[in-house]
Amino acid sequence: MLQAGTRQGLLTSVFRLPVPSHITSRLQAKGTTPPYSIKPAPPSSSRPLLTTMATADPAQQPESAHNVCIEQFSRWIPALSASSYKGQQGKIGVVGGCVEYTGAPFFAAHSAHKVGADLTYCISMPEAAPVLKGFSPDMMVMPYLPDTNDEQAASFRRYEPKLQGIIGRMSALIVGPGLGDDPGTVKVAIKIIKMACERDLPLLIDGSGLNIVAKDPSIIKGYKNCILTPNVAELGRLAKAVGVQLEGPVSTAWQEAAPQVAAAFEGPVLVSKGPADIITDGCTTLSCEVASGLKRSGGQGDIMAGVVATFVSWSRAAQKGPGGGLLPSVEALPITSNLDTASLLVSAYAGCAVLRTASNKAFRLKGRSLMAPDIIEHLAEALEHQFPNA
Ligand SMILES: NC(=O)C1=CN([C@@H]2O[C@H](COP(=O)(O)OP(=O)(O)OC[C@H]3O[C@@H](n4cnc5c(N)ncnc54)[C@H](OP(=O)(O)O)[C@@H]3O)[C@@H](O)[C@H]2O)[C@@H](O)CC1
Ligand SMILES: Nc1ncnc2c1ncn2[C@@H]1O[C@H](COP(=O)(O)OP(=O)(O)OP(=O)(O)O)[C@@H](O)[C@H]1O
Repeated sequence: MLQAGTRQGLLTSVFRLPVPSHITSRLQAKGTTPPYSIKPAPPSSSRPLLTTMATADPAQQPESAHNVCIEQFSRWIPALSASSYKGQQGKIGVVGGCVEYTGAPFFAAHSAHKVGADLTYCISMPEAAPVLKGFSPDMMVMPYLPDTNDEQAASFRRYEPKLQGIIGRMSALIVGPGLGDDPGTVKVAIKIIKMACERDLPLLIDGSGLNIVAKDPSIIKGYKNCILTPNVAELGRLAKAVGVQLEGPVSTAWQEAAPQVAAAFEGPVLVSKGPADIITDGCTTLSCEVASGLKRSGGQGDIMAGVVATFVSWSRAAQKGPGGGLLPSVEALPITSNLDTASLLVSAYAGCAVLRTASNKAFRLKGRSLMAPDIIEHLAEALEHQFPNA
């Protein structure tokens, strides 16, 4: 049996903040590693970026942000009932899949399905479509993304009504896994992002989609129904695009700047992926440090995209129902963001916790041979582990 590492050393090295031992022991007793830091005020370069909620007296210790997020999110998980109908548990779209990359959009869509969504759609380039259909009969594949060559044939105009129809049905949309960088494809991806913004559709931008945003941040600036999920290399490109200076070569130390990068986007929530997943809108910052696996196979970020998008669609649906707002315990946290943004922060936190738990469980079985599909197979178990009463 392989052991996954604890996060305490990493938390200290990334944020240079000690984790109080009473928090460590309390959370480890629940089978979790110390999971949080929270920052109530906008970032300032002269102050530490994150502060813990620790107080001198453990009896006065506020409930951990981890527990609060998990409790809040558990109330948003839709009940399974004999009267529910197809689609109620989430209709998740993925825009991606090109000649080079077919795994990434599949991992994102398949993870959404495996964690609980009812329907998944993939809008891909025609060359990727047969491969994607072969991976899974569950995913509906629409080969409507043109490349530069067939853009001249106005293929977007041909498909625009169909795209409007599909996007109108979705409960969340992921743009970018395995999208590639063909200029014709990118143009259409930007049009799809704009369609989503016009409909106030929850949007998650990952992978190649982040390169589009890094070239023109105005595409997404100010859109509050959006989550950006960069790895550290992508974070660096986003930071440069919005004028945030990062020192030295690409490294996880860059994650300290995540709140400033998010603040510069003036709306979207940013999930900076790494040893800790930093979830921030620039006002409130959560750090998810639930134990993960130790193998960094490609595709883990794609899985996270599928899980987080599904969770956001659940939270949005629950908020429309009776009692769908934030629990008083969440309101008691120094979350300075509005209700919609706070629910994105909580949903993203829950998604990171589930992905990391699944990665940890899969790693214990597979060790060095762990690959993305092994993690996907543990998503349901990880969901149950984090939300036993849901
Ligand atoms: N099976 C498929 O179809 C998959 C397809 N995918 C799709 O591929 C597309 C391009 O995505 P991407 O991930 O290859 O490119 P990007 O993020 O620009 O560069 C990554 C590089 O950044 C670096 N780096 C990262 N972290 C670092 C760190 N902590 N510290 C230091 N360096 C660090 C490191 O660079 P290296 O050191 O190897 O030179 C790493 O290799 C995108 O559409 C995506 O969705 C993937 O989802 C995978 C599965
Ligand atoms: N050093 C680390 N320690 C623990 N977990 C990590 C570490 N780095 C990444 N992870 C986990 O893997 C997830 C994906 O991060 P990664 O940097 O691999 O994303 P990515 O490059 O976008 O992935 P993809 O290969 O899908 O494109 C993170 O959210 C985190 O949960």
